[in-house]
Amino acid sequence: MSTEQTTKNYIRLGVFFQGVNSNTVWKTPEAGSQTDFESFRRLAQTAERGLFSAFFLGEGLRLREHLGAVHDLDVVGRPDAQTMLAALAAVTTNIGLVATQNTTYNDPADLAHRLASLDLLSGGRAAWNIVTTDNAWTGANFRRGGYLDHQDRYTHAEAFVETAKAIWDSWGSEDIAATGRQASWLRPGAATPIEHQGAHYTIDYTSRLPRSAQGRPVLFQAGDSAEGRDFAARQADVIFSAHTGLQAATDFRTDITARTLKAGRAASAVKIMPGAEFILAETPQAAEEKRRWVKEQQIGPQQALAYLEQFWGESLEGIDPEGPLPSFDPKISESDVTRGSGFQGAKAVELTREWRETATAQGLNILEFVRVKSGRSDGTFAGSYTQVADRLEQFAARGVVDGFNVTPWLIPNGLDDIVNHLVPELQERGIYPTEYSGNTLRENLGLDALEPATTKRHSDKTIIEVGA
Ligand SMILES: Cc1cc2nc3c(=O)[nH]c(=O)nc-3n(C[C@H](O)[C@H](O)[C@H](O)COP(=O)(O)O)c2cc1C
Repeated sequence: MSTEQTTKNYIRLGVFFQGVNSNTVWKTPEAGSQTDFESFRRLAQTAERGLFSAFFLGEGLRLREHLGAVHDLDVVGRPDAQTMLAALAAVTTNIGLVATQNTTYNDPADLAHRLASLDLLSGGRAAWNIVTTDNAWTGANFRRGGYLDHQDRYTHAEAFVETAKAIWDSWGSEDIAATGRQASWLRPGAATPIEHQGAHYTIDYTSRLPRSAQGRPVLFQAGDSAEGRDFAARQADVIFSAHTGLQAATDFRTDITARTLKAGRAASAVKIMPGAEFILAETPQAAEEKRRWVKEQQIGPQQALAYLEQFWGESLEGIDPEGPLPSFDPKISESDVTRGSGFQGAKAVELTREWRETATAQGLNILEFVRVKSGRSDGTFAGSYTQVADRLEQFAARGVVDGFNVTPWLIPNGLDDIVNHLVPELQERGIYPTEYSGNTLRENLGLDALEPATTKRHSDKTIIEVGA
């Protein structure tokens, strides 16, 4: 086990594969299938070869919709995250397995059990990326509907996570007999019932599983509002942020540190790993050519118009993608919510007028403008291996992030050049691990070990009062 890991600002890497997305390039011969286990096996094993901390799956419970129909430009069809991660646990050894699961539509006892199962089966490599989900139409999937207002979503999430943590902490790993040769399977009085009576549900549950090798699943969080950030400061081990640029990441770290200290936790208790895209080549020129090609593949004429339609709130069929932005204002009203983009209509007119001015001033047609606009220039590391390593070294020197969640633009081979070229360069500079620190995700993220049981055990029941 390495001892140097605690003393350096490492840049750790995870790989993030979304539930639905439009960033992955599928129309190229090297692209694999998004439904085939082979793609995921290849990707996860490559990540593990590159000592990635985590293999991370996003979640989309309902296909995105656009102008009243399924948004058929998205890549969809990925099998269920937990099923996929359980299968990957069998073909990997060290890499963490992170499942995005929302609190709004799950039940705490059920989800806690499923995540604990993954954690046990993988030898302490599971994590839960906690999301609250920001749209009402996903609720139509469920018997109870159950969409909540923004504020309520986080109150609910807090009660949910406190309950899940109590469930995971209610057994010691020593509480269960490993074989049937003892008088009973369970140590008498071992499994403490968890009772929660709150605004959203009433639960009286006795956990069915002992603690895992890492105590309980690591908690990731993704959600960027003030409430989301405070929630992360109280509950998360890792934040999956959208603040990738050096300045944005610095500001985000400052903000999260203040919130974490206010929540009574050490600043180092919350790691930050923004999402990022890497487009790499041997030379700066080759990387720039590749970047252009990737952007062209990601945003073609259909994607460009669909992007604008989200803001104009109507079909732009017939408008030339190689011509100027529409000369008319959006008709979208304040109450409209474009499904899947999260964008609300209130500022559409103001915003699109600004865009029109910018595009005209810079001489950009629709296609070019949307490529620039949605190109996540902040979130893209494009350049030669050395150039990108230089940039990452700046992040490591400032200590503003603990790593990045790579969103590969090509599946399943999109990590190859990172693992083969960038990782060795970072290792040489001493800013990337040279081995896995241990067997659990908690160890491999440099997180402190948990106390044996963090929940105070009462004589007969553990009462969770958060959100009551
Ligand atoms: C980087 C990032 C990744 C996210 N990934 C998912 C996801 O995979 N599935 C999902 O339902 N929501 C996802 N969300 C959305 C959150 O669930 C949350 O609903 C949304 O950000 C609104 O909360 P907020 O107002 O606190 O940001 C993500 C959010 C962020 C910032």
